[in-house]
Amino acid sequence: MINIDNITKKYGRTTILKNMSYQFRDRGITCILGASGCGKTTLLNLLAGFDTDYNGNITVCNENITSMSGVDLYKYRKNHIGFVFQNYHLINGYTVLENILLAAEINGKSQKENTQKALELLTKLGIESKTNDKTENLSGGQKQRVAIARALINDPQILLADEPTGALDRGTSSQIMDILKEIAMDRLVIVITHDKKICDWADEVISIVDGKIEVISSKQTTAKKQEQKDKITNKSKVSIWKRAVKNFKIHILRYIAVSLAVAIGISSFAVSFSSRNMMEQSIEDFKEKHTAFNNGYVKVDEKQNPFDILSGDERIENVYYQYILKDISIAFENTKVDFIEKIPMPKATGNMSYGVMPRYGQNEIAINPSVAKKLSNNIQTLIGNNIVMKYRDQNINLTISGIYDAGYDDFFISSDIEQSLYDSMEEEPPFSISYDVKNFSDIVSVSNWLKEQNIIAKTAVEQVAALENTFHNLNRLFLILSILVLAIGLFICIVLLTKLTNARFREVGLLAALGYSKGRIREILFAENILLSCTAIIFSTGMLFGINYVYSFVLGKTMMIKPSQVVLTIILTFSTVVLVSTVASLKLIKTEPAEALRK
Ligand SMILES: Nc1ncnc2c1ncn2[C@@H]1O[C@H](COP(=O)(O)OP(=O)(O)OP(=O)(O)O)[C@@H](O)[C@H]1O
Repeated sequence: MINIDNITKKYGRTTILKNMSYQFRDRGITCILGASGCGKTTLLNLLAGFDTDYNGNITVCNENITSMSGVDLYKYRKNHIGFVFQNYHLINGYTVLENILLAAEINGKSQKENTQKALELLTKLGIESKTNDKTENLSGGQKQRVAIARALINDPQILLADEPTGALDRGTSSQIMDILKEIAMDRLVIVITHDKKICDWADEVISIVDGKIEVISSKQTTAKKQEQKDKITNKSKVSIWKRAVKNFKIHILRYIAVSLAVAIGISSFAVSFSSRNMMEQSIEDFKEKHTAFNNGYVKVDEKQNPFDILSGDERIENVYYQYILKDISIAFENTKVDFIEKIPMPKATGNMSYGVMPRYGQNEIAINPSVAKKLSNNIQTLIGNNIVMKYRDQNINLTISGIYDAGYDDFFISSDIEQSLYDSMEEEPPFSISYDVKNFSDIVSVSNWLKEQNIIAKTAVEQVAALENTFHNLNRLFLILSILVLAIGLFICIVLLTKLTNARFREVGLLAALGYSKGRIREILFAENILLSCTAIIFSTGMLFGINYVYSFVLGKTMMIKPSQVVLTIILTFSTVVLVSTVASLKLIKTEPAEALRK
């Protein structure tokens, strides 16, 4: 059944098996003895197709497994091999039945058929009462019986057992060997052992000496003739998601830790977004309150008349000369206030008591308290009311937009209305120049540029600069902090995932040893990674809600996150976790079962 021909196996420069050749019998128990480290497990791994890195040829049931591709090797393991590991390799968190069905899921039979077969095997092995117990709660002997049941569930022609009694007492060892003896009636059972007593059950005893096989004893077997077995179909009934959810539950604590680490990192980023939005909102509030925030005012005299300089700069708009207006009046209901002379004044530095400065295109007027008092006893109620401004032959309707601090009778009007008043005054000497800076972010640079040219302008640049500075500093601080927290979160996530990956080597090695293909294992791991990403998103969202609650509790306002930033946060969380966990899983999938099971 198994023919090994001129096998040489090396680990690095050390040769373990040297030009080894042997023909195994078709059925019965073959015991392999040999000094520790002589290569017994190595040989078993080669026979099982767990390790493909060797010279020579191995033929099993007339098929040369040495020349098999990866896919055919998985099929070979599924169809021909049952493996019993010395340390059982049962999956903790799975019940006895689930551990056995794990091997059966890939045989294409129905769950009902497989369950029935598993129960029969458990009865035969005397542990049917443990069917629904978690395997971590079983004794060594019981675990080994479960491992044997799992190895037999697909009815393999060859059972390979690596020290199946190594961890058991004499009585339990005898029971296990009795079971193996019965199993060996119609198949080949190869047993590695250090215990010569175990050889009492053997039909053949061989030993590995200097990398070669020496036959110690060989009996004529009186075994039953091997029956023709059903070939396992290629159709697999593995439910990827069921398996992924099961594994996810088993590793739930680690996954929660990973999700928490990711959530902390991602939340810090979202807080950074929110802080940025809050600061942007503060600037908008400032602009709303200080409607003349972008206005500049330059007095014109013999020393300075920068009209052409201001008009020629792209950052500046709405540049016009201002003139002294004579004999102008405003009237509200039956009250009139006359101004013999209205001198243009800087608009941006006016402090508002109520309302806002007049806005371009809005036909508005802002007055000072002494004018307001002349118009009404209750000055606040004036805001929003209409007044009529009379200048030369014009009557202009204006709405009172605000009241600003000034110690003398004065007013400001919307700059478009103001310009229309100056229409026929071009011949007169200008008093000052008014201009607007187009963008908030250019106010400081325009002011500095004018200073460099010794042009003295009155603007709200100090307030704007203070706001911008706070904005930039806080922004930078939040960004640095969030990058730091994100980096720490990611680092913890990578460490935890790497640890989890190491813990999973044996599980993945086991699946490969049971005959699961690489593609199938990759799908299971990917499904688990998706579940992990979803958990991380749930945790991140939960944490954001928590932070939002703290914000509203401490600051009295909620976090400001735009829908696009929420979507970005979710995409970032999802892709971070999928990427990190997939990279961590890559090594797992690549590792040969023999190597993975050694970890
Ligand atoms: N993946 C590996 N990389 C390097 N060396 C290895 C590897 N696997 C096994 N070896 C070495 O190859 C030799 C044979 O190992 P093997 O496990 O086959 O021995 P064994 O006869 O089964 O030993 P024991 O009876 O102690 O289990 C040992 O020296 C071991 O350290």
